Amino acid sequence: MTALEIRDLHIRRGGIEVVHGIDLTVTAGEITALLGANGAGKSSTVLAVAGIVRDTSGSITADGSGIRGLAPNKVRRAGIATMQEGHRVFSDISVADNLAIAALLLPRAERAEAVESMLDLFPEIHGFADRPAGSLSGGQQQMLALATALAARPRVLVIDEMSLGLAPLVVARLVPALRAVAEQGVGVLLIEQFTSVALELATSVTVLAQGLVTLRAPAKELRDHPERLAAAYRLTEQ
Ligand SMILES: Nc1ncnc2c1ncn2[C@@H]1O[C@H](COP(=O)(O)OP(=O)(O)OP(=O)(O)O)[C@@H](O)[C@H]1O
Repeated sequence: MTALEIRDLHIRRGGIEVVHGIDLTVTAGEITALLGANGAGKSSTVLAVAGIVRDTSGSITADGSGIRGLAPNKVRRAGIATMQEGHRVFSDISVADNLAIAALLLPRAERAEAVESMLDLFPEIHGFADRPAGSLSGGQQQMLALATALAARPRVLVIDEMSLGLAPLVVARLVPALRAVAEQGVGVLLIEQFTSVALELATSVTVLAQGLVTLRAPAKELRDHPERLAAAYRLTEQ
């Protein structure tokens, strides 16, 4: 089932078009990777989906309803959670309270269970539920950030540069959590500049270069033929 569908999306930043009509589909229960070099248009795409950059045309639909042009809180209510680069937790309050704040989007009767289910999904933070989030290690805080993005049970989770600035060991600990999230039926869009983690996790891959899609392929094919991926990163420069 298609969870998020982008069709012919154009994005302007500061009045200049930087994304020139891209198509992208995120399927429920699968991890899709959006890859590309610096400046390819990945973050602009995330910001447009999240409703933060709104000078756009084309269509963005979540479970069939149009969300392009909606304000960020409406996008969030339509079931799209985004985890941006450098996403932070509230360090002075407890881990459980960070999750409880994120769960406020849910009906009152479902909130406590949502907090519990996130603590169960992330065993590494379970034991620290009552501690201030700021006392957790960097990796655990990243896990809490992911848990807060998931606490309101989104249908789509968009993660911008999960591995940026994180130690490889921390990334390795986030990988099984993301797999579990997808197995629960969430459509995950993983945006990465570097490819190894994304290729390991994703089912399908879309590559952007200079605001255009230059390659769409199953991740397995690109694991076997990395030269195709490298060529797609450079495509529009040739
Ligand atoms: N606020 C802005 N105003 C004008 N142009 C911008 C703005 N932000 C980004 N751009 C331009 O938009 C293009 C796409 O940038 P974007 O950040 O989406 O790429 P990216 O693929 O996410 O790269 P990175 O990995 O470096 O974040 C670039 O040419 C960039 O210079």
